[in-house]
Amino acid sequence: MDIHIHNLSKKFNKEWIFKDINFNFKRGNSYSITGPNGSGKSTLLQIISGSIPATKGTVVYKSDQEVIDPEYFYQYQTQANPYLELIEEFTLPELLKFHFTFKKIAGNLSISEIINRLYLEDSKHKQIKNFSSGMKQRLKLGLAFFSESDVILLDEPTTNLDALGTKWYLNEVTKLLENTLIIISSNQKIEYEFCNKNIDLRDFKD
Ligand SMILES: Nc1ncnc2c1ncn2[C@@H]1O[C@H](COP(=O)(O)OP(=O)(O)OP(=O)(O)O)[C@@H](O)[C@H]1O
Repeated sequence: MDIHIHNLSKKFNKEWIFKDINFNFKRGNSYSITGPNGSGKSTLLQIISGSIPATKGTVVYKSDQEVIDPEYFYQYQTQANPYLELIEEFTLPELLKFHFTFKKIAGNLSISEIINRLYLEDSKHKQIKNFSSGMKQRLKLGLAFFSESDVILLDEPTTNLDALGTKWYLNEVTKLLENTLIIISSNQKIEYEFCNKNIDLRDFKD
């Protein structure tokens, strides 16, 4: 999967957040989107994911040189971000089973293997609402990492993770680099320093 963005611009109310971004995201690469607070990192990621529209410009998704209808891009992507809602009434196995009715599990893992890989076996009988914020974040990342997917979009991926959780994140995300297009919006160098390309949104300020 490649993603081509052309003259992409976003305005909220009367303020241009960024203007005329031209950039190609290519499979097998990992990209960080950086810039100061309020520069539009999350906004750009949400436009790429198709969650919000651009004010101007286009996003074109291509799989094996074929253009994908933006309506179907959701089938190719997974996301982990602060605004993603988990279904809090579910226990962990219930949530995983529900999620994986919509997405294929990567690498033939079973639900219990995924729970082990998340280091959440001790909490599998708790409802998600009783998870700590770091456990919820690990779960969000795991839903993205263990789903078969061409593109992974991560917004502030180490939010609420402790040092061990950050190490776990780095270990899991770097296993996916070869076959997946990874785009990370971030202020924390540790969570994106393995990326081989960068967009700095200071270059696209009005
Ligand atoms: N729905 C919205 N309506 C109006 N303004 C918005 C909306 N969403 C974001 N903004 C504004 O757009 C700008 C960019 O926000 P965004 O969250 O994309 O920045 P960011 O670079 O991710 O910031 P941070 O580093 O603080 O997470 C900010 O000025 C924000 O107030």
